[in-house]
Amino acid sequence: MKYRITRTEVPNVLRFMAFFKTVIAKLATEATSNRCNPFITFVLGGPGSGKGTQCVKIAETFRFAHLSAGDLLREEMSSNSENGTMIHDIIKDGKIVPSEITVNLLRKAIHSSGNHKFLIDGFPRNEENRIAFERIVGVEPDIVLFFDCPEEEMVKRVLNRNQGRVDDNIDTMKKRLEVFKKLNLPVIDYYSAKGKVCKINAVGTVNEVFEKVQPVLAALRCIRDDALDIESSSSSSAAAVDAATRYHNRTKHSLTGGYARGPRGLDWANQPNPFLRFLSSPLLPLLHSPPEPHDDSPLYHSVFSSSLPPPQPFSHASISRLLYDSLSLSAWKSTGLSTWSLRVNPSSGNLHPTESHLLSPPLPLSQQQPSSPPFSSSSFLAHYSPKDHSLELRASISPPDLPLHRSLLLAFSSILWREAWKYGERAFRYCNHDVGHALAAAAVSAATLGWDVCLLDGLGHDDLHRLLGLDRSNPPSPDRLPDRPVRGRLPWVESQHPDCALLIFPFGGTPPSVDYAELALALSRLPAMEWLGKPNSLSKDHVCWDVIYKTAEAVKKPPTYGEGFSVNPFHRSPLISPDLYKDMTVRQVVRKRRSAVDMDGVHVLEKDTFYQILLHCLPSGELGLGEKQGKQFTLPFRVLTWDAEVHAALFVHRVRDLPKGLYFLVRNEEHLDRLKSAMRSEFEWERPEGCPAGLPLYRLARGDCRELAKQLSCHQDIASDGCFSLGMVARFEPVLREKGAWMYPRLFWETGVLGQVLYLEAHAVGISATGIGCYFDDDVHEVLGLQGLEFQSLYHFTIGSPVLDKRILSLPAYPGPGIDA
Ligand SMILES: Nc1ncnc2c1ncn2[C@@H]1O[C@H](COP(=O)(O)OP(=O)(O)OP(=O)(O)O)[C@@H](O)[C@H]1O
Ligand SMILES: O=c1ccn([C@@H]2O[C@H](COP(=O)(O)O)[C@@H](O)[C@H]2O)c(=O)[nH]1
Repeated sequence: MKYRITRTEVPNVLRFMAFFKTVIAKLATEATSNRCNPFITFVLGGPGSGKGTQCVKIAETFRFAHLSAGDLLREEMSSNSENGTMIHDIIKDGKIVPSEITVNLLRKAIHSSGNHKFLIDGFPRNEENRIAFERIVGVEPDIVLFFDCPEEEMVKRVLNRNQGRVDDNIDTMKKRLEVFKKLNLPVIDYYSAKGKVCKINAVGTVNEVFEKVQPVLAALRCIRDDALDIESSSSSSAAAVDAATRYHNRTKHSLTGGYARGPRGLDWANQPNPFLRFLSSPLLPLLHSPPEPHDDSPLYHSVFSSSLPPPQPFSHASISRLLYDSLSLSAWKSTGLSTWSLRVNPSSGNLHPTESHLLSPPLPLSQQQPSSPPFSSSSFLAHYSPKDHSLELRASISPPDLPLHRSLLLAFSSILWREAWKYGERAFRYCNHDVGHALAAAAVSAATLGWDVCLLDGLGHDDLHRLLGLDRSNPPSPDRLPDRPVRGRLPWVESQHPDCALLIFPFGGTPPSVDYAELALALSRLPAMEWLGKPNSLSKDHVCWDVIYKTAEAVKKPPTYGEGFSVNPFHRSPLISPDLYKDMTVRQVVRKRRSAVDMDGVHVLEKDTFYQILLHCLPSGELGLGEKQGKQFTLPFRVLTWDAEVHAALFVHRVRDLPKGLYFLVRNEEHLDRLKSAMRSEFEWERPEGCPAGLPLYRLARGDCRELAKQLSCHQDIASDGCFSLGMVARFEPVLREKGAWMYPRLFWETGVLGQVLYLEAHAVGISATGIGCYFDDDVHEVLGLQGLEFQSLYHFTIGSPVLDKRILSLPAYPGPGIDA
């Protein structure tokens, strides 16, 4: 359904306010009607008749989402939720859980699945269940599969099931059979009378029964409609794209359909340690850079708008600076009750999943900057420890082992568990935002040393795995992963997922030549090296959010050595006036960057400052006549190897002399026509007054959109109390289909790089920013008029004047309070 702006004679601003109100009201009341009607199959039969077994096969063959009511209840039971004990007792007694609980679990699972065809296994169990489902979910089943099985066979199967279920014993089984006959058969009769039941004789082997099921399913219209789709995903790359889009859809938050799956409440006892340490590794302490008044880092605006300082040699001192101004701690915070650290590279939720690793040439000893022998005698690979700003040696590498000359290599990996502990299934998105933040932080810091950076993206996932010596801590292969979240002592959940490697080299002159095939061959020899240090354990118990690891596996990058390594020319970012940045140095900006917790709701941003911030968000910077934004030439976007895919839909609340309303920054002008046709036809696409010539900013509609921005960002005031907030809209499915599922994390990296620019810009002009990972995905798309998956909003941000929480004490980064917080 589309929302239309009513064409009346009222002034534009009122008209738009009315439009937003209508949208909010509609979104709030509409549960399912703006989604395409799901195809619902109820799968019924006595206990042990083989419903679950057949559902797994049907789901695999015909791409249904399989929702087992029993499994959802068992999951709820073991999640320590308030209803857990009650559900346990009812299941043990073979009775039926109150309808409201089961139907709500099903409703949430339907909304978060991203599929439109559902097998609802073992539900409805009684008439009350049936009526509640039809009332709450608002649909009737399209078909009911009834697995008819003799009682003795069902008893035999259940008693042999051996899955540790509390109800797989003869006493409960007898009660369940009674409940089935008394309460479940009437539901089957009800649907038989409506002609919806397809009865299947469940006697025979699993495959024999499936032979009977298959023709029934194959004849369904929804299956015939999807047949083309199934064919197109038969190749592994198409299947990987499907896996990425399924994960993406499944982890959407929805204003009316609930939040993506995550833990209910935080398990503080198992909060992952934010500091990975390689115990017993030789340690190289790094130097701490001098703060004001001895701050020797360049002026903030100069690294974007003029050429970089002359390149420094790679040394203990310069590498110390690189890491200090990009990945080290920036402060400790304490409320008295808890103490935690902040880092220069931001992290959604301050959970810091990103780990960094440096491959460096030997760092010679000097009297002023002593280095210990393992670091000075050969090239080495080290893990960076932000807690004490030091390098932990992982392996010494003899020179011919790696064909990298005149360059450093900085690699990132993610401990997915750190984010998943708090955010559950959506965490894979957030980890990748953080990779983007770290990439941009490294690019800016390197620039202050006269160094350029570029992703070594020809390497594949497995190459990075070898580079980081991660072979001993692999997650299980996807087919051995559980098919639902599982809690327990699962040390592999702490393993690092390799993300990317960055080449760092002197700016100017000829960039180093990289022969990917030669490099990959050298990397293949590394696992045989002696690896030092044993990683500390981060939590006692874990939750395996299975879908994260399955998705991480599906979106692994294959090697693309043939494409070669090339570095884009450097372009300046347009500068309206250096005065806007008040002589801030890069170090001042990056080390003072904080995520605002609240915005004041009153500060008005000057228009020039607003335009300047957006000019620094452009990937191509200053261009000649007729050239368009798109190529990533400017700092820090140049670290990325693809053309810009991410745009920004801006909710402008308080910018002097700029009408409030919805605006759009087109960061790749090749996409402009597609964007215009994909978005609401009512949008104005007007260039705002005074907008700098090279800034592709458009006003879509005027009006006060504070309430809308707040609602869309999970009802958070911070999105409405800033001067402006934004949703980063990426070209999505076409990118995955054209290039591969491995672009899925990369789109999030790009949003992280853009987010980092927003953070730095905000601080450089004296205000603040916050990355917002919680927003209602499809409701944002609905407001913009975007349908399908061509464009998706991947990250939100708010920029404004922060309100400081005076109860929080700020402590220096070093030396810290000596705790693992
Ligand atoms: N056709 C079959 N022949 C023999 N064993 C089977 C057959 N189908 C399923 N089984 C086995 O019987 C047991 C019960 O099957 P399943 O769990 O699929 O039944 P169900 O109807 O989903 O049961 P419940 O309602 O108790 O969850 C399992 O151990 C399964 O492997
Ligand atoms: O809709 C439902 C589904 C299940 N239950 C309870 O769970 C057990 C086990 O269910 P299975 O489908 O056999 O896995 C069942 O006996 C009920 O106690 C329910 O209450 N409502």
